[in-house]
Amino acid sequence: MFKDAEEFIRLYYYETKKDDEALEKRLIEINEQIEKYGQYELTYDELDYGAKLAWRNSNRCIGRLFWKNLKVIDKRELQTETQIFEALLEHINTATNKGRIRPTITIFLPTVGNQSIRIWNHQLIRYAGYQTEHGVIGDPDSIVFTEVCQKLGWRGKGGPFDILPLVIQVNDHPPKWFEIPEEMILEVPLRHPNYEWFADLNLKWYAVPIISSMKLEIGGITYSAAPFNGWYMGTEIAARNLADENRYNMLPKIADLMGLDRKTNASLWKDRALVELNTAVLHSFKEDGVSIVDHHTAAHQFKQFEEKEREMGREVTGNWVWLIPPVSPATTHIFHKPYNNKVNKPNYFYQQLPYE
Ligand code: HEM
Ligand SMILES: N=C(Nc1cccc(CNC[C@@H]2CCCN2)c1)c1cccs1
Repeated sequence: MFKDAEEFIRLYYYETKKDDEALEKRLIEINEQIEKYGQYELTYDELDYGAKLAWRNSNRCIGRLFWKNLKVIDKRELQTETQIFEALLEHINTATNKGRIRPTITIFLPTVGNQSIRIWNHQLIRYAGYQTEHGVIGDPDSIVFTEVCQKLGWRGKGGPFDILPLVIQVNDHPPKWFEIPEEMILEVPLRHPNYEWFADLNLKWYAVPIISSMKLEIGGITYSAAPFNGWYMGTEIAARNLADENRYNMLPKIADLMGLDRKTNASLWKDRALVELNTAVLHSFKEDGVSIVDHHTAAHQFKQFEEKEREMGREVTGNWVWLIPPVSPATTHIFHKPYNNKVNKPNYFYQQLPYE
């Protein structure tokens, strides 16, 4: 642990231009803490910078230009499920900011010994999925977690856009579930700038993606509950969540309403429907004043990130497969160059599902 701690502290002191004397003093202090207690604690400033570095090191993320603007909320003092639930509502509120979304992370106490906190949700805000004899209602990706919530006593309305409850586990206690007050959840009803009929599909999506299933590792310390949000790139909603056959599978319906010939692939009906769905998502979010970025602008911002990192003498690491957008990938610079997928720390990682 001291090796990981020393590596992080040296990087932090170097990048924030602190003096060597303070660095050596801090390293001695941490060494003593680890000797005595088997672990050590980060100062707020170290935690803040570590969470920002973890974002900068996220190889699959196209949105890293703004890594220094992450708002870091320190909730390492909280102990109970109810306190954690309140903090999650605060996160949703401050991140949403009436549509001017603020990239934010809330960090709960780290996993030490048998002390741990887990949020069972994939994202704090997500739609339920119900397997019925007539097929799936809602988000197929949520079927398993929805059943877990039902086993815990939660009852959904059975509709296509039911917001799932927050499920919070402290140590090895049974998890507790909490309904999110609906007035806290900003959603965008989807309409198209030119196609009047698009609104009749009654599609919508939530404004703020808040990943709550990943762990944050800084200096050898693991934060297994550290939900973080940015804003959406339009393709995530329109080219995956609403388009994938094993998600909301909207392309055939949209193509039919566009009068396209679905009997032949060569009509490119899927591509035409996909572009109009992406147009509708970007148009609706912008008209409602909810932050969103199109994949061309996002790629351009990523290019600026690459340039700034090179100026700072740092190599940009990245995962090409995830960085290219799912719509028109070859129209972005990302497609035409390789990226080193080396995993540096601090970083965000997947962790074992607490259920299943
Ligand atoms: C500010 C706007 C942001 C945008 C537009 C953005 C965009 C994206 C997109 C499109 C992906 C790929 C997701 C997928 O295909 O499922 C992604 C991945 C990722 N982003 Fe960002 N991001 C933003 C902010 C952030 C922030 C604030 C963090 C953390 C502090 C972050 C950490 C990550 C991580 C860890 C992944 C990989 C997730 C995985 O492996 O499943 N991003 N980002
Ligand atoms: N815009 C975002 N999108 C995003 C980021 C990380 C992870 C995810 C969810 N990725 C998992 C899904 C499911 C399989 C492939 N994509 C979305 C952000 C979410 C939180 C901060 S930024």
